[in-house]
Amino acid sequence: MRYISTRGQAPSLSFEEAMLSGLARDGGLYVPEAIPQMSPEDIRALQGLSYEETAFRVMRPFVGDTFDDATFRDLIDRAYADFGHNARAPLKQLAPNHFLLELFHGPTLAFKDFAMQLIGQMFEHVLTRNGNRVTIVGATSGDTGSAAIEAFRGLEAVDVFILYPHGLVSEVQRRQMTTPAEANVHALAIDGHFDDAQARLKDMFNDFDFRDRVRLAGVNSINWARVLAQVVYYFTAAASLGAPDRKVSFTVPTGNFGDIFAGYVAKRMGLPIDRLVVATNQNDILHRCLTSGDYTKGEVVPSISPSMDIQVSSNFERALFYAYGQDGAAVAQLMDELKAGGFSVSQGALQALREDFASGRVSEEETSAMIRQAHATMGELLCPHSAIGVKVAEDKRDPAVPMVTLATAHPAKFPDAVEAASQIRPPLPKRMEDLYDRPERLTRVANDLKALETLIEERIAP
Ligand SMILES: Cc1ncc(COP(=O)(O)O)c(C=O)c1O
Ligand SMILES: N[C@@H](CCOP(=O)(O)O)C(=O)O
Repeated sequence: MRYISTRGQAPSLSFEEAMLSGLARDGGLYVPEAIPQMSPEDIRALQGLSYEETAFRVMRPFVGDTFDDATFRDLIDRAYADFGHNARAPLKQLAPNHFLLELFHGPTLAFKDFAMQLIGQMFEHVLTRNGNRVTIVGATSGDTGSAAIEAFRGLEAVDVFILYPHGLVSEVQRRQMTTPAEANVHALAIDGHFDDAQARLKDMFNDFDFRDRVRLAGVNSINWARVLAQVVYYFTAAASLGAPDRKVSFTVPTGNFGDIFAGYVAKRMGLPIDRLVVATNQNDILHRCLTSGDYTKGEVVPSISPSMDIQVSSNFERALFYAYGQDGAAVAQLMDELKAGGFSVSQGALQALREDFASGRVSEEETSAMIRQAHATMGELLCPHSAIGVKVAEDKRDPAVPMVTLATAHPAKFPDAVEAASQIRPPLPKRMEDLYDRPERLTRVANDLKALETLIEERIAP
């Protein structure tokens, strides 16, 4: 299995190389040269299996010879051992033919743990085998950062630097990033939005001298391994609802387009997915684009669903690559136009996108109302991101097709917004109930590439 860049100019890589390198050297994102297929029999055989066994069967064809089967199984088992639910990703019925996929039972209470816990295991295994060390730099609007820190804290072969927008993440998210005491963890509060943090991260990858000097690695969904691990729960959910003999739709609270792109990969592998519905908050570039074809950057407006306050959606590039018939030059041209402010998707590509994706946008008031309503009528206390998903799903779904909405975070990560909407303050789970008492450690940084690179090089363990 080889991985190629969405911009067509970087050399193809193995799974291990793609996982360790992050962004392709032409600025693009890695995707598999060909997407492995699962037959209806393969999918039917998943019914009733454990999450771990499904994960092995779904991901195995993508990893090539990076791991032998026994090692890969072992890494998967370790990754999910600490999850707080035996099913790992349990499915709950909200209404007739509407289900909630709870993705918040991992150690940091968000869906990011599904991929990050596994990537932590895979990095540790590969770096120990190769005797290398790496510098991980990540950009976060709150959840990727806490999940990455949890997965990599204390690892000998890794320094982990997380850039988060100062003042724009929830207090729980910030404390999850700033309270770990391990010396290899560095929480950096940048002046700017998530888009600024992600742009500086990509600038670091494109500064080849710096990238090679520090052995830069990425664990955002830039990294193919992140997307891959997220493909699994589409299979577990659909199989438990009757796939391959019944089609299922998914609604996904969306920002950087990594989670929903994983659903698209599942569909291309053969999972019978009817619609993949993008649910956005007021930062709605994806909804605007899928509605009109116009992908013009707007100003980020902070919301009560801060993890989705994103206007440059990194993985949309991967969707465009397929919508443009895997034409790397066309994607590179669009990304050049994006630097100048935006682009228009061609009619053909827009039609291709609409064959798989629908979308909806939810305002701040509607988000709060949905939190309230879901609690009152469905008995479910939702985080604001999940509430956006449920609202769009309820508005858009075909009652004849089972709809699965992804619950991407635990309500206790956003207690202020949840309490303001529902009058209920969700408590933190027991294992992190002293989070507010732990000392914090963070560094304020300017939104400046050179300043960031200097700080990172100074901090890296000799
Ligand atoms: C809680 C939550 N919901 C939804 C999203 C959006 O997911 P994605 O960026 O994969 O589109 C994020 C951020 O990634 C998140 O942290
Ligand atoms: N919402 C994310 C933003 C980064 O997304 P990623 O999937 O590319 O890591 C966050 O919580 O940080």
